[in-house]
Amino acid sequence: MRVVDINEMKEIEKVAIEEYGFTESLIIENVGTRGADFIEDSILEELDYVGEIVLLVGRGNNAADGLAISRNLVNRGHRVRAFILFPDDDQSSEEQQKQVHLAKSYGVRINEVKNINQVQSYFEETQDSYVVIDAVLGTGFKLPLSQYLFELFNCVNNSKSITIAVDIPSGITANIGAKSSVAISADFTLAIGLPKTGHYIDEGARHSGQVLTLDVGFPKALISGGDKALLTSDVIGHTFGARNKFAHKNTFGHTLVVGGSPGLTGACIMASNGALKVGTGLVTAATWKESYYELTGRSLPEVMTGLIPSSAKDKESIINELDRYDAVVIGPGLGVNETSRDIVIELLSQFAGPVVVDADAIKVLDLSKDSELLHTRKYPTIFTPHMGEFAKFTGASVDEVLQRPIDYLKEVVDRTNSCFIMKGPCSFLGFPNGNVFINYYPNDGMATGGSGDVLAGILGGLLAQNPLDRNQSGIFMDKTMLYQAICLGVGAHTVAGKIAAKKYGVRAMTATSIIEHLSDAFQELNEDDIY
Ligand SMILES: NC(=O)C1=CN([C@@H]2O[C@H](COP(=O)(O)OP(=O)(O)OC[C@H]3O[C@@H](n4cnc5c(N)ncnc54)[C@H](O)[C@@H]3O)[C@@H](O)[C@H]2O)[C@@H](O)CC1
Ligand SMILES: Nc1ncnc2c1ncn2[C@@H]1O[C@H](COP(=O)(O)OP(=O)(O)O)[C@@H](O)[C@H]1O
Ligand SMILES: [K+]
Repeated sequence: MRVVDINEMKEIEKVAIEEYGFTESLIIENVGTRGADFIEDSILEELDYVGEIVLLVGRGNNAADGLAISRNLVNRGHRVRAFILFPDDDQSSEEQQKQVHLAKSYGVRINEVKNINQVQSYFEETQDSYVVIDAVLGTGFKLPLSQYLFELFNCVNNSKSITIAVDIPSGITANIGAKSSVAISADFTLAIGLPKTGHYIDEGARHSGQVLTLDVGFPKALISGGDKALLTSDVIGHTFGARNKFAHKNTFGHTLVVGGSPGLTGACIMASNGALKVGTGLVTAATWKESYYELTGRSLPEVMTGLIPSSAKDKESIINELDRYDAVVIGPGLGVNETSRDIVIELLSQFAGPVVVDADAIKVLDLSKDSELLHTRKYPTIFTPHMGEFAKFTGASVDEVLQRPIDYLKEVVDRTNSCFIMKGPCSFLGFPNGNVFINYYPNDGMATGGSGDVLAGILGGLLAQNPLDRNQSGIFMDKTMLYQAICLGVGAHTVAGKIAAKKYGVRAMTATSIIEHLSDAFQELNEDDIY
């Protein structure tokens, strides 16, 4: 599913109207019927008792959409009370005014709000659980918020209602998901036509609840394509890594995981185990001399072990035999110091294959210093930073990155010609072909030490299983295959986390339980509609 910013949405609307002859009224009419279908089938059906549905009406087309939905709900036998929040001003859009008129004729009860107390006392007096439709502000919202709306939104948020936002929760900006003092906290958001970037960023993600997209009839040619999409099963696809029953272990590649300083060998082990459980033929974990026995004492017997040289110049160890490996993961528990930096640079320069750069390996690099090395590297480089690591790498602050994650992501991908997975409750995947995928599956069970190490291992394991002949075609010269492997890795990690949370609960699940459920995740990924 494509995701758009406001300019892209406006462009789609403009072309639909000017070139296809679609009209604004048709859009609103479709929002009305589709929105009412959804609210009736998915929300009202589940409730034991449906009292009066409350509609909060602003001035623009977002309000027009909400009114059209309400009119359809009344037509199906439900009761709706609309609070017109700005009854006396002349700023209401033409469509809003038309829809107020229509709603009135269809039997929506209209309350013109002169004073916020009117709404507050209504909410206080209504003891039933009720449904609120938020059609105050949509994509036309501009910061800041008035005191009047501040009080209104607090009143809604403090009630026990089920809140459905039309297009975007009021008070959230549609591009970057920013809010001012307060925004409507929705349980569901009905995205009109396509989801907006603001649904998945920062406060926008926290306030949108479950985002459902209403098909309002825009021509398919206009709503497909674009450079941003949700990571869903159709994107992940099932083509990557087709297996061959007659294969031998070398067919499925050899992953080298480099990391694990004293006290942090677990990170290296979890990454190695992650690589092992995605079908890699062989996995080697390499660590420093000082942590070697700690590592061997804790790793699985299937994992081979090796040594990181004590300096990049010392060619005695893994650096000397990089040809044996098909993919490298570097960073989990590696330690942040000059020697680590030397090793990371050496590996990136010497290894002729895909490298997953994670955790401490990201921390020892620096965009301004290292972009040239990264940009000229001939083989795929995949960075897996969380927000803090991403910000440090770029020299920006976490707050700056949080506010414009997609812009930052695209810029860094461009400057390094590398793939980036900016990790968090919502992860953003950026590829050098300009595409961005949004992996939106909040699961607080994943916020546990080691879950990132597991992801790095999964990616390294999948990237080693290169179906192309390395000598003939060059590793992953077919970039589509590379991007598919990364999407599959992120998808499998997310689904395994979802299953682990179901089995153990979000408190008791650990990073190891993500690895344990990779097998179920791959099975689920072969079915449709996983997300
Ligand atoms: N052509 C259409 O009918 C379409 C309608 N859509 C709907 O229309 C919405 C966008 O419509 P509009 O552009 O009219 O924008 P809005 O419905 O968001 O409203 C803009 C109005 O709100 C006021 N406003 C902005 N910031 C405010 C603030 N801080 N405090 C108080 N008032 C404020 C503005 O002065 C303006 O009058 C979308 O969110 C969606 O719901 C779109 O989804 C797609 C196409
Ligand atoms: N609330 C959350 N919802 C969904 N996924 C999450 C959440 N918190 C963390 N994750 C995922 O868990 C992983 C954490 O990685 P990272 O921060 O590197 O942890 P660690 O360093 O402990 O391994 C990432 O893949 C991230 O997307
Ligand atoms: K809204």
